[in-house]
Amino acid sequence: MSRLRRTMLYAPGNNAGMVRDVHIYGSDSIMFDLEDSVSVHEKDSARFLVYQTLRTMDYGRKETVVRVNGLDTPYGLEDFNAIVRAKPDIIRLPKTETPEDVMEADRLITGIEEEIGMEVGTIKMFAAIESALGILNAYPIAKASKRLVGIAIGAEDYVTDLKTTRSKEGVELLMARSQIVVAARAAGISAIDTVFSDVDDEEGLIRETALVKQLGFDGKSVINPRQIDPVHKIFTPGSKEIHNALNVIEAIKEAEAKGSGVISLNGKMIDKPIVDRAKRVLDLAVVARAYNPESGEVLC
Ligand SMILES: CC(=O)SCCNC(=O)CCNC(=O)[C@H](O)C(C)(C)COP(=O)(O)OP(=O)(O)OC[C@H]1O[C@@H](n2cnc3c(N)ncnc32)[C@H](O)[C@@H]1OP(=O)(O)O
Ligand SMILES: O=C([O-])CC(=O)C(=O)O
Ligand SMILES: [Mg+2]
Repeated sequence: MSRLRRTMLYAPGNNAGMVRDVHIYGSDSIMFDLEDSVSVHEKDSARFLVYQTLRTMDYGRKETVVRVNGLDTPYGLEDFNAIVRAKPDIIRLPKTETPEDVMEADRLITGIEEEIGMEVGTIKMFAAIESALGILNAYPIAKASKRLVGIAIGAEDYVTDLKTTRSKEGVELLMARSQIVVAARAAGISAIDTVFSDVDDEEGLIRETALVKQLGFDGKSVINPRQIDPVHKIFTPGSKEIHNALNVIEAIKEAEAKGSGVISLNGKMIDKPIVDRAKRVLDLAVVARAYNPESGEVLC
């Protein structure tokens, strides 16, 4: 069954209040940030706060992620050394440009896991791709380690690297976003879209989220609790979509009983790829608790 990653909520690692509360807002994953939301003067205190928080809090099944600083910065190595020992589910590598960046991080994590007697491979990784070179290397990056469970686009850095800016329509991101989704699908891992930085523009967030869902993303990085519900609404199958998926499954069963792989439903052809999509809708609806397969109840 799929792991839901409709929203991955960032909290700046130096902000004690946000670090304390980030898990209460209902995002699918929480991401403690040690990188760009933390000033160079607070790198050590943020690392210590996130380390202590992960060591003392029980997040149950909520996915915990730490965005570390890159290994090409003065903070990366210390981040890995502390954070692996705090055992988050995932370490998110920022500004990944090559498969070697991923392999280097993988070797480092392996060394620490061995040192502390943790099963090698326990800590998973996400790679954020935030530059032109990274986008061109998206598939080799996505295949670079068994630890990688997803790749994400970081659009603020990406447009800076492209020497452009972000528009509300996102035309400058279209190629990069598609490349991320295609690379993630080819590697069999998650594809996560970037943050929407204008937290007061809910309409803009909804428009952008609908676009990236259509492009094939699994979810979005978010920066504010107010962004969670609108994004979840778009990434969770609704009642109409679930009923349609159930009708597709019923129709194909009928066709198969008659020895056929194709049938018409309300004038539309139903065959294997359409059935596969319907199964994915139901799979997502089950994990999102929008559909109970035992009782057949649609819960939204
Ligand atoms: C380009 C990049 O690298 S993006 C990734 C790094 N950036 C981040 O991590 C930024 C995280 N987000 C934030 O810091 C903030 O949400 C901001 C600066 C964007 C907006 O701040 P505000 O306008 O103060 O937010 P808002 O008024 O909606 O906050 C309401 C409540 O939610 C809390 N909150 C806001 N954002 C978060 C968050 N990301 N995590 C946890 N709690 C949060 C606030 O502390 C506040 O709590 P309170 O009511 O108990 O005081
Ligand atoms: O992960 C994100 O989307 C935020 C980020 O670093 C960027 O946009 O550069
Ligand atoms: Mg960035």
